[in-house]
Amino acid sequence: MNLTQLVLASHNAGKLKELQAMLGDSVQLRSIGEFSQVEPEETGLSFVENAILKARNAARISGLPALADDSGLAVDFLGGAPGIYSARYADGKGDAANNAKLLDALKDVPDAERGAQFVCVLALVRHADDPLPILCEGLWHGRILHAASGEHGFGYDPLFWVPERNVSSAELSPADKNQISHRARAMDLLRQRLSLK
Ligand SMILES: O=P(O)(O)OP(=O)(O)OP(=O)(O)OC[C@H]1O[C@@H](n2cnc3c(O)ncnc32)[C@H](O)[C@@H]1O
Ligand SMILES: [Mg+2]
Repeated sequence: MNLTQLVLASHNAGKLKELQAMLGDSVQLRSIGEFSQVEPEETGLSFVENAILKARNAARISGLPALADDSGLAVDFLGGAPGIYSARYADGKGDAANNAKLLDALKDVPDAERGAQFVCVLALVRHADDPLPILCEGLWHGRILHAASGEHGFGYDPLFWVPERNVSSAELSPADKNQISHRARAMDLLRQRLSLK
C-alpha cells in the first residue's frame, strides 16, 4: 500500500489538523473537500459502520486510499448519547448548539454522575471496495463540566474535563491533546498496524 498520500474522509477541519499532526511528514493527508463538498449520509448504527462508509465513499471519489474518523461523545447519564449522533445532537445547528443542549440535558446532575467518554474509530481502506478495512479504536474517559471552558480544540472539547490533567480538553495545548486523546489512542494502534513510526 502506498501510504505517502491518503485522503481523509472528513469535512471536519479540527480532525484534519489533529490527524495530520499525529502522522507527521511521512504521510500527506488530503482533505476529501478537495474532491467533493457532498457529505455522505452516516446511516450506520455504530462508529465502525460509519467510519467504513465514509472511508469507502472518499476512496471512490478520490481514487486514493482513504482514512475516515468516526467519533463522538458517550455520556453515562444519557445512556451513551449522543454517541454516533454527536455531530447531529442539536439537529445540525453546530458545535455551540450541541454544547448548549448537552449542558441543558445535564442540568442539576451531580459530578459523580457526569462521566463520559470520547470515542474514536479510524477506518483505513486501500480502495473503495476493500474487503479488509483496517479498524482502530480509542477511548478517552472524562466528565462533563457545568460550563464551557477553554479555547483550543473543537466540538465538545470545552465541556470535557480531563481527569489526568485537571483541565478541560479545550484548555490542553493541541500538542498535549494529541498525546492523550481518543484520537491519539486510535492513531497509535493504526501506526502499529501500518508499521509507521
Ligand atoms: O463526519 P466528518 O466529516 O468526519 O465530521 P463530523 O464533525 O461530522 O464528525 P463525526 O460524524 O465523526 O461526529 C463527531 C462528533 O463528535 C465531536 N467530536 C469528535 N472528536 C472530538 C474531539 O476530539 N473533541 C471534541 N469533539 C469531538 C465532533 O465535534 C462531532 O460533533
Ligand atoms: Mg459526520
